[in-house]
Amino acid sequence: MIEEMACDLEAARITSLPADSFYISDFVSEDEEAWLLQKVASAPQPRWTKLSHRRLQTWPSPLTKSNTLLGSPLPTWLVSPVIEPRLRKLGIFNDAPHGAPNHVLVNEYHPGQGIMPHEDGAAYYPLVATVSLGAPIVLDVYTKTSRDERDDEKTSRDTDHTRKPQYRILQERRSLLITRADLYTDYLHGIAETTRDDDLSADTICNWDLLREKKLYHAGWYERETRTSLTYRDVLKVAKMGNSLKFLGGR
Ligand SMILES: O=C(O)CCC(=O)C(=O)O
Ligand SMILES: [Fe+2]
Repeated sequence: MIEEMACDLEAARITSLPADSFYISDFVSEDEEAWLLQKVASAPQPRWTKLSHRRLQTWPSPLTKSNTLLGSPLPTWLVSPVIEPRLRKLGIFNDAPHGAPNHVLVNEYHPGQGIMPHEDGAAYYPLVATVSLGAPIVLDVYTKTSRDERDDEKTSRDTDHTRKPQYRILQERRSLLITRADLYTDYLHGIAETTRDDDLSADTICNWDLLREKKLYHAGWYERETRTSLTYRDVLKVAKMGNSLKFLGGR
């Protein structure tokens, strides 16, 4: 499936969004989705960081305080088939410093959970590839305000309830969403804490034309179910193994 699409990233461009974003509705198969979800579920319990509105796994490890990745490889289940061969064939990480993702955040949202508007910040090359599993979810994109600029890289807690997204992206299960460049650096993104996503239509969802299962959304809404995301990034600063000992040892 993806192998043919690889050559044709342009066909996947979300043209109504600022540069750049791409949406591929059929990126992993149903079997791969089930297998990936089983891998996430079988990670040892301490792998999970429990946050108030979602839970999170960080692979291969959390970054240090100075945003450095201690250079251990990703587990193979996060590499194959997503990075190798699919993301490689798309070529999207070619210009990133390490030529491939070296870090994955796994997010799990139950109905009613979400993530406040935020930006992913300077620890990463400005490119995120997100694989969605289990259920659809809407990602909201917000224009940065001058206040957000001042609070650089912090969540804008005070405004998130009143604030309206400028764009909405529907991420179907088994899809890939790529956001990079201006869309990464000049906008915030978040997921509403709701039990249903509504007001869904060609007018309100910017990737409507690229959806695989439009008919599921014809009523204009769906009930949230548990949705898991694998967010692939390239951490800019990577410590060599020898130096890692220094990081792990004294402060
Ligand atoms: O789950 C998602 O699609 C978004 C997650 C996110 O924004 C993040 O982990 O920084
Ligand atoms: Fe994010």
